[in-house]
Amino acid sequence: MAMAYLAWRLARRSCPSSLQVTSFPVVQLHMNRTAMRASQKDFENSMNQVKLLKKDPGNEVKLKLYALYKQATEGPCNMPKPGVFDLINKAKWDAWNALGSLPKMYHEIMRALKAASKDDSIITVLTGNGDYYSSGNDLTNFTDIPPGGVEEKAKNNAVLLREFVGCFIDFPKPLIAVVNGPAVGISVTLLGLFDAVYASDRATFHTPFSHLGQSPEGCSSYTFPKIMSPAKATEMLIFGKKLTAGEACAQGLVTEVFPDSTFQKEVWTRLKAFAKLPPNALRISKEVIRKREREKLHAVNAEECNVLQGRWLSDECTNAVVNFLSRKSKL
Ligand SMILES: CCCC/C=C\CC(=O)SCCNC(=O)CCNC(=O)[C@H](O)C(C)(C)COP(=O)(O)OP(=O)(O)OC[C@H]1O[C@@H](n2cnc3c(N)ncnc32)[C@H](O)[C@@H]1OP(=O)(O)O
Repeated sequence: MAMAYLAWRLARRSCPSSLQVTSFPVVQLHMNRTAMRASQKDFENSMNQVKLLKKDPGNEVKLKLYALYKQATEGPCNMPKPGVFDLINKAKWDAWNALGSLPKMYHEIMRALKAASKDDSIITVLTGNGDYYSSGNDLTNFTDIPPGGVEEKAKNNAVLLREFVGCFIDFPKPLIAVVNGPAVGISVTLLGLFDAVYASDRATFHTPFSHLGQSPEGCSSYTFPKIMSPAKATEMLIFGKKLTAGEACAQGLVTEVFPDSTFQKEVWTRLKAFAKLPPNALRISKEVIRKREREKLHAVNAEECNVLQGRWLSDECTNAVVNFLSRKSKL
């Protein structure tokens, strides 16, 4: 099947908001592994280039490169903290640990999108694994304070979010969301950048940004008012109104709703038929439809990330996240 298939995995009991990539069928798993090897190789090449520099870039730069290398190849810091007298390993550990645990899930999806944009798949599908589509950003990621402090963490997250959303803006092939259940936060806002959104009648669409002291992202401040009218977008993005699948469809965010009992069968039958269409025609038509908006979308993305960076440092946001995690308030 010529489809790239990504799953927004939601393991309800452990960490429901993890936006992990699960790749299948087997052909896609293979393609993803190949792509990951390729990006690791690129990174190693770059590291070797650094060694050839005539002037030593200094310990700070070298530590940052080390940390980025470890994060890119192994994910968040997974080593026990070295003792205070083990100065070199402690400095390396600090640099790696400072990148936090948030990037991994976003990097995995970015890697999969980048691989899918270059391989011979025809269409790309994002779906959830389990009862939910996605619970959005993992709110526990806001709780740890890295050595660089909260300001640096907010800045790094804003850079990451901008790159992440940028991958969706630039994705060249038809991108389809199969929304199998409730969707929250960034998994909803990104839908405005998809080419088709199919939803089970069990799905709901919720963007509780104000409740969390945060602000819209995923270009939704621009796409949602265009898709569903400014007034309807305001209800969702500012007042946090949760939409049913039927409402989201009536407002243009969802392409079609299916009964949950037949959802998977009906949607995948349709997607398999799409994947038989001529790939160049699909890609070129998408380009014709999307290209006028691309520059604008990148500008919107940059502004949203900039605003969010400030929000993450606000008392409103900190209190809301603490409340959610301590279960005093439930959204
Ligand atoms: C680079 C940064 C980018 C930032 C970009 C995006 C911002 C966003 O995405 S904002 C949106 C964040 N998400 C949420 O606010 C969702 C919050 N969760 C819920 O509303 C509900 O939990 C949900 C509807 C998803 C599920 O409800 P239930 O079926 O009733 O389950 P529980 O509430 O009991 O949850 C089970 C378990 O999961 C934990 N959980 C749920 N969501 C999150 C989350 N987003 N982050 C971290 N943990 C989450 C919840 O606390 C429960 O944990 P335990 O109590 O330990 O079982």
